[in-house]
Amino acid sequence: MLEIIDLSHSFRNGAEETKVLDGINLVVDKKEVVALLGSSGSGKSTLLNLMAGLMKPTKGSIRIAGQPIEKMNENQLAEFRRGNIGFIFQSYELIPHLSVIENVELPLIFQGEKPKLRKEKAEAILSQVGLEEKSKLYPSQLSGGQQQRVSIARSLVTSPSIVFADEPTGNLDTKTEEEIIGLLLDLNARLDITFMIVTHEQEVARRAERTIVLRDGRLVSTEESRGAAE
Ligand SMILES: Nc1ncnc2c1ncn2[C@@H]1O[C@H](COP(=O)(O)OP(=O)(O)OP(=O)(O)O)[C@@H](O)[C@H]1O
Repeated sequence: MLEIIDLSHSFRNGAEETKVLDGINLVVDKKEVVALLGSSGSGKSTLLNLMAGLMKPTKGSIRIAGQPIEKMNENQLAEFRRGNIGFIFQSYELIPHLSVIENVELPLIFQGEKPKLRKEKAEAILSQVGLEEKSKLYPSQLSGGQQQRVSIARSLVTSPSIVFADEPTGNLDTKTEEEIIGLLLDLNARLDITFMIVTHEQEVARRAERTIVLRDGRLVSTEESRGAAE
């Protein structure tokens, strides 16, 4: 599903070059749930942004469904991302003047989907995240957990094969965090989607199938958690 081969990334600031990721290798199978841990500044967001095709790596390859995304030009990448990749942000990134259902329909508009089908798909995924009753409300009328559910629905409405989540529960209280993680695991089981979740929370890591840890830009350990017990 996802294969990372000898991936390195540096940021250049004037004459100074800082290596943030150094020789990362990783294989994630279809339908796996992987938690990506590491202290602040270890390179988690950088790795996630590279895997999601939001940035180009300095060196190495990132293959999603067999396709090396670093070789794609901007247009190819945009099209590939629209069809294959979902992204969930810590701060939800919903559009405030659009209703819940309009937010969820947005990626389908970019795909050129017909209005009737758009609405049907958005309604179906909103019911999967338990928000069918809230479709006409606006983001400001929802709780943080509900807003994150909308953003999860938006990331899934195009039926991506992999969803990247950057600290999806970082702004939520413990109870809501548990609900959101439960929802992601449930969606993973129901919809055959691979999830890669960046987190600071041990609880998220505990419930994922596998945790990987970044330290100073290197993948220092991978361990089986939930998967090993099954
Ligand atoms: N655009 C950039 N230009 C220069 N340096 C950057 C840039 N983005 C990130 N960095 C540096 O790369 C390193 C890794 O940052 P990154 O955001 O990937 O870490 P992180 O593990 O996600 O941290 P956090 O948990 O605090 O979000 C940091 O030292 C950061 O300062």
